[in-house]
Amino acid sequence: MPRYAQLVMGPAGSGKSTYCSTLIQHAEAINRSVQVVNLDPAAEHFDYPVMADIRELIMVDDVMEDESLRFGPNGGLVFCMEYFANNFDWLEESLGHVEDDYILFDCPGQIELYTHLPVMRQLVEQLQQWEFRVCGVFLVDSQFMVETFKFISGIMAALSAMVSLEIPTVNIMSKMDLLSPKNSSFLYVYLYLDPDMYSMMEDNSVTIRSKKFKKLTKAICGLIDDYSMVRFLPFDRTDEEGINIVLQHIDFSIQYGEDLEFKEPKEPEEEPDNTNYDDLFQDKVED
Ligand SMILES: Nc1nc2c(ncn2[C@@H]2O[C@H](COP(=O)(O)OP(=O)(O)OP(=O)(O)O)[C@@H](O)[C@H]2O)c(=O)[nH]1
Ligand SMILES: [Mg+2]
Repeated sequence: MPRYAQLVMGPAGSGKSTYCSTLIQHAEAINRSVQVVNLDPAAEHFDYPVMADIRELIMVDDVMEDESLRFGPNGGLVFCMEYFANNFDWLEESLGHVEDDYILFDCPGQIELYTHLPVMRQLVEQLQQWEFRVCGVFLVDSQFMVETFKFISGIMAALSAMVSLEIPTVNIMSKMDLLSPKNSSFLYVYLYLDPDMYSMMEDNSVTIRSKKFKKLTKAICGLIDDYSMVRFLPFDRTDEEGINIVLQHIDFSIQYGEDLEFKEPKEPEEEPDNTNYDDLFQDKVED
């Protein structure tokens, strides 16, 4: 039986831990078993029950206080993650093996983990060896998606994760509940969900002032658009239907449920043989 995992990634404060706790509540409501593993050694509070917590293995504070290491918060986190990568047996022990596991990994927000450091890729490879089908979930805060240049930066971050991890990835625009239709940025954010990069460049060319960089930005936009590389799904934690759609996209990308038992569809109620369709049609016309 395959096992399933979501690697919940994204910049600091983009809503990863909130996404995990929202999904746990949603899963409970629909009677599905989903667990969370905290992989952030600097996490201070989250409001979901954890299956495993990396802080049992190593904590950033301990690393920073260590006289021989003398790391700051970012270096400390990188050290912790490298230590984690050398001790995957801790994770194996903590995960155990339950049939049909579905686990969310709440990752740290340091963007370098998804751009050039090897730790996350090593984790993906390890999970795959343990028969996990892994989907990347990359969150970008909708509050920043109000200007083209911020949007392009967000896309580049999501792309870095896709390129470096080589797993199916679902990109999510988080905190949509904070946008109100009265807000001028509301429309912008909706345009950004499935963007037409070429027209976006034209419409917002005022914000991109440098001629030299405009050419480069245009080339990047063209590449993204031509290959339809990035799309975003809106995530509003107050909208159950929306959460379900996000979950369906992710499930589809890792083929969750394909091994579940097939249920026979209900037989449609039989129509009486003597239905006279001409009569029905006649009634409609007379109305
Ligand atoms: N209204 C609203 N607030 C949110 C949402 N998601 C996150 N927040 C708020 O944004 C802040 C950061 O959320 P977290 O879930 O801790 O973000 P994170 O990505 O886990 O942060 P780090 O682990 O520090 O990188 C908190 O104050 C949350 O309450 C959301 O969907 N709606
Ligand atoms: Mg967090």
